[in-house]
Amino acid sequence: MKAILVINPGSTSTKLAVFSGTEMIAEKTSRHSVEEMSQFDGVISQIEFRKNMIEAFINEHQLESKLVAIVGRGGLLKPIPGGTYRVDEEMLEDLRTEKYNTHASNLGGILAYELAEKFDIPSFIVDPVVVDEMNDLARISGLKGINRRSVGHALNQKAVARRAVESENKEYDESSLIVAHLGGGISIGAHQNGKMVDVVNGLDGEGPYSPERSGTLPLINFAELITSNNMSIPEVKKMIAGNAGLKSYLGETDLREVEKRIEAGDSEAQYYLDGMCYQVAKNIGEMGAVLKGKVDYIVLTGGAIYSEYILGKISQYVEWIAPVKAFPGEVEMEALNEGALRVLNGEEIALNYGEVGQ
Ligand SMILES: Nc1ncnc2c1ncn2[C@@H]1O[C@H](COP(=O)(O)OP(=O)(O)OP(=O)(O)O)[C@@H](O)[C@H]1O
Ligand SMILES: CCCC(=O)O
Repeated sequence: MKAILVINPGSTSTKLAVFSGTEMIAEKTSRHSVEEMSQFDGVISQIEFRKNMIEAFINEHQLESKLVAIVGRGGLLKPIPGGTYRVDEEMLEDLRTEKYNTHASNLGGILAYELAEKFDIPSFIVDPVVVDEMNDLARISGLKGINRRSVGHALNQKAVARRAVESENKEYDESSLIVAHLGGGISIGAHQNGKMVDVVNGLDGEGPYSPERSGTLPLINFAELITSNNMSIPEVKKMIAGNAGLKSYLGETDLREVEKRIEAGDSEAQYYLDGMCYQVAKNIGEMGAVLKGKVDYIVLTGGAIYSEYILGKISQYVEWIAPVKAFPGEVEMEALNEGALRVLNGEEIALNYGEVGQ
């Protein structure tokens, strides 16, 4: 048997899977508590911890002689087109030095490379969070010297977009969709004829607030807050992308716990959860304008969409735009495997990081 190992590091989890062809033959999700992660002073210092976990998984499933490739969820790199990339030294350098900011998915490429090197097999990343297919107008921020950048859950957005249209016997390359991914972070993409032509980038402080991100903030109040607290840039990044949103309002990022509080009569929890749904809906409307109202489907995905409450709230606001399709959770493991398989089967050539992007 030939096997592909898939590594998907998240801020609160490490998801592992092994595939034979398109069949998932084993999987494991390790959840990392706030206490467990508090021993690390950042993402890069978690490499050995996560690597030990993956090596135990390889041993447990006796994969040493079966692995033909390792694929990891790609991280914050320079802006690049979608596709499967071979992990090379230049990419590794950008990930290890966190040149384009810190993110748990940066570990995907690093861990895939370091483990694959040991087994003398290739390592890949697929559709990383920086996939850039934005139209030129979407890049303008409103202030000379600052450009918007394309950062989002590209891997899952593209994979569920394909599944949504294929279930209607349509082609992704000929469809117009709005895809909202609601996880710990939220990103919302306008997909037109196979390209994500605009994306609401929650990591850099755009769009709706999420369980742990602030989304858009009133700029003057924000500037006053950071100057009066003498905050450094790393502190600001941590605040807007890790300690904001529901975490700042309710001290909670787990939406299941927020719903339990609502059921127990906590009106504050309901107010802020409803606010998040309202802001998501507003930004879906914005992407509807990007697509000039020609929207085949609105696709809602990510862990939050397991919640009937959240799905219902958002749908109420946006279903006049286009039919809503729900894909709770994500299909990232399958999408990573499929990306590696397309290269191993010769259907696609692995892209070279040094030769693309800006
Ligand atoms: N059954 C459920 N009902 C309600 N919310 C859920 C359910 N399962 C997961 N969630 C919520 O989904 C959120 C996590 O989503 P997801 O797993 O997509 O995020 P992540 O992988 O940690 O981050 P990201 O998707 O931003 O990379 C959490 O707030 C979690 O509480
Ligand atoms: C996946 C990149 C966006 C985010 O984490 O908010």
